[in-house]
Amino acid sequence: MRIAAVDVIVTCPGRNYVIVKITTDDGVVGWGDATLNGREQSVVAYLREHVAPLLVGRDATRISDIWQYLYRGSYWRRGSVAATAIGGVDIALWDIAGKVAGLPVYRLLGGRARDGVTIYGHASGTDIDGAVADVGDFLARGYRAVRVQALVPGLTSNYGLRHGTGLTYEPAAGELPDEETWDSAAYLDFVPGLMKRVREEHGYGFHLLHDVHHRLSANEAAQLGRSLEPYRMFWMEDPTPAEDQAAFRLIRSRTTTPIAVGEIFSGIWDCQLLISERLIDYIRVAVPHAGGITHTRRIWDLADLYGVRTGSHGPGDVSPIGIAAALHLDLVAPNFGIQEYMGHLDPAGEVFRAGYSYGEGMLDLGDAPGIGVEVDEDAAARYPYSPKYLPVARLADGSMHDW
Ligand SMILES: O=C(O)[C@@H](O)[C@H](O)[C@H](O)CO
Ligand SMILES: [Mg+2]
Repeated sequence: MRIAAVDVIVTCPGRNYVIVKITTDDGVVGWGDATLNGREQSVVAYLREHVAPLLVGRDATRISDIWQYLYRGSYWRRGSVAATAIGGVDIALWDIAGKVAGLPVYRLLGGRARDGVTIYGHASGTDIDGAVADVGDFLARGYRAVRVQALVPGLTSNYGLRHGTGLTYEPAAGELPDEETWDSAAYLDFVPGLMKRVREEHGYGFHLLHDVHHRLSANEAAQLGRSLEPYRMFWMEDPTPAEDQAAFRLIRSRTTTPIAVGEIFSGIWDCQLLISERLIDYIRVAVPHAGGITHTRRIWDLADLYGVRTGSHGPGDVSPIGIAAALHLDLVAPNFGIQEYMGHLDPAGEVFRAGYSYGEGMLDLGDAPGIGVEVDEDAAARYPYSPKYLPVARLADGSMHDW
């Protein structure tokens, strides 16, 4: 079974997605997700110009070799653009493998280790009362885990505020990046009171999460972790810019609040120290951005060795194909922790026919062979690429800060 064609589709049903379509010489089609929010077209060029010509004619069953060929063979290793391009190809090849076998990918990976995948949703508010009420809405829908973010007093907007009333939202909205302001001191003063109110109103019978979005110094993160200890957080996410893995030694030594990191990592080397020194509790790599199923599985296996569990990144900028790829691994992994899920904007449902379903705070996959998500190419063509960027953040004096 040889690869006959590698095509790349870019579509914007509310936000941009990069879809890899691999067709074999006997007509089997596999779909992969190679979406990199705000840098989509660089992955498209990487795939079209440099990857597709290398793959045509290769044996589509040699998934592991193709991964190594694209990673080692490029000479220039690492980086999100390359990892996402390889990830998209890898997911598509697993889709083909499942379709040929007539089995869902999780059966090829060893079969179910659990009945379903526990997810967390994104609650938020423009003040504490609104955020507390929103957490209640998620609990009423059956969610067993909820992330909560709220507008920090004194700021006009900040990361993680959902617009509208649906479960989802898209923060990459501007044709150029919106500029937001940030104030770490105001944030550190505010967040403990938010979590206190959430626990007072809703109790401790669910998992409570919070995303710091890479904004604090290591010492500030330690302060935050300590101040949140009474509220028994499931995790505090991305407390500092995580290029500096060693900074987590300081955070870890000063707080017992669990730590989750890794949504912008592109491979195992980005988290080798974090995992092997047990500096984190959850590894958050996204399957498409960490080289696909083949490589994410290796990261998760390393994590299992050190008692680190999984918390796969699942925002709206991971397409339903990428979410489904994560769900296959989630069902199988011995060290599964939780899966992020914030759904997708309605038009995405016209492009992606996803086979996973929601019930009582969990997602589950059916028995569809392969990854279990099909793409309607006519619908995709109705939503052409449209430039969209995540915001950026500056301090009051105009300095750039992490968004
Ligand atoms: O944990 C999350 O879902 C976020 O950090 C988003 O992935 C990020 O803001 C890009 O949309
Ligand atoms: Mg995050």
